[in-house]
Amino acid sequence: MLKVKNISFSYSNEVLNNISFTANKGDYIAVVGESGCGKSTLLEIIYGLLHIEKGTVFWNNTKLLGPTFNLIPGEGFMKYLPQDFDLMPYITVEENVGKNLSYLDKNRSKRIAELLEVVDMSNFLKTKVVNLSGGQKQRVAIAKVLAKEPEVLLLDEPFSHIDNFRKNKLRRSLFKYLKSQNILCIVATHDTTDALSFANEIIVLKDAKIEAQGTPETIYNKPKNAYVASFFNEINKVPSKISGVKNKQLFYPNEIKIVENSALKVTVTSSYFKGSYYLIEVEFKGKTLFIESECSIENDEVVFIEFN
Ligand SMILES: Nc1ncnc2c1ncn2[C@@H]1O[C@H](COP(=O)(O)OP(=O)(O)OP(=O)(O)O)[C@@H](O)[C@H]1O
Repeated sequence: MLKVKNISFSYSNEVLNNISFTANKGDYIAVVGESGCGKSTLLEIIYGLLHIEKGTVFWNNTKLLGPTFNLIPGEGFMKYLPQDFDLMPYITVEENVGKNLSYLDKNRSKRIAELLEVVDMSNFLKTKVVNLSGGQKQRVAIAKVLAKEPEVLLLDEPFSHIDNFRKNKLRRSLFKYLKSQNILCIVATHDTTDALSFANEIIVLKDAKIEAQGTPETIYNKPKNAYVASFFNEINKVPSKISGVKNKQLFYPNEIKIVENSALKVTVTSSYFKGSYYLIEVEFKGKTLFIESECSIENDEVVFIEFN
């Protein structure tokens, strides 16, 4: 079990304040929050690149000592993939992925092939990294951190360079692999799908603290506030006396319906095509609301709405 206990850290400003959570083998924790909220810093502290000013990190009851005590920063049983994935450009994909594997290991080639299959890069075995695209490099970097199977994997925006055509397949393949190997994975991400569809738990950071923590279902369905909800979608803050819905003030666009008639009249200001629906921006008593609709609506058209 990984136990992060009361971690605080500052550069010139406070970046993390009293962060605590636990995670088990095989878990997948998504750390989310606005840019600069401390996601990468948290991963760097857990990995042992940054000195812990206050608090402790334990792995199975062993206290992790950090860079002040370790000659080479970084814990051996963990692997960390930073945003600027570190690969050697002038050697091949095969050599990069095998960097941490012994040449005496009889299974070396088989292992490299297996990992390249997970990230769908089998066809690039003999290609020099310098000749790969950004997304291809990122996939090789993921294979490399998995090579010497870590117990804990820390990934910082692991799919940021991967095209949408491939991203979903890669996510499914990678997270299935990590689960099958019982690897604990902590991912810093801006991507809602990374968090909602795959994580056991989401940690939302804001102003150096944990703003919310829980299963994807809880965090999504009962967001603590507009900041948490806005990670997933546009969010409408409407008091109960207007919506008619008790004990709820935050509404996702799909929780407001356009109806034939109601007491709530709004004016359409924009329609955005979203594939399976249109996101309609409307003006209501000087405020902007976002509503889902099956079809686009002309600007300035007046429609009626109802809150679910
Ligand atoms: N080496 C550094 N020296 C000084 N300040 C730093 C350093 N690294 C990060 N910071 C600051 O610490 C804060 C947290 O940075 P961090 O990279 O952890 O945020 P993040 O949530 O990962 O952001 P992003 O989503 O943009 O990657 C930011 O305000 C950043 O400017």
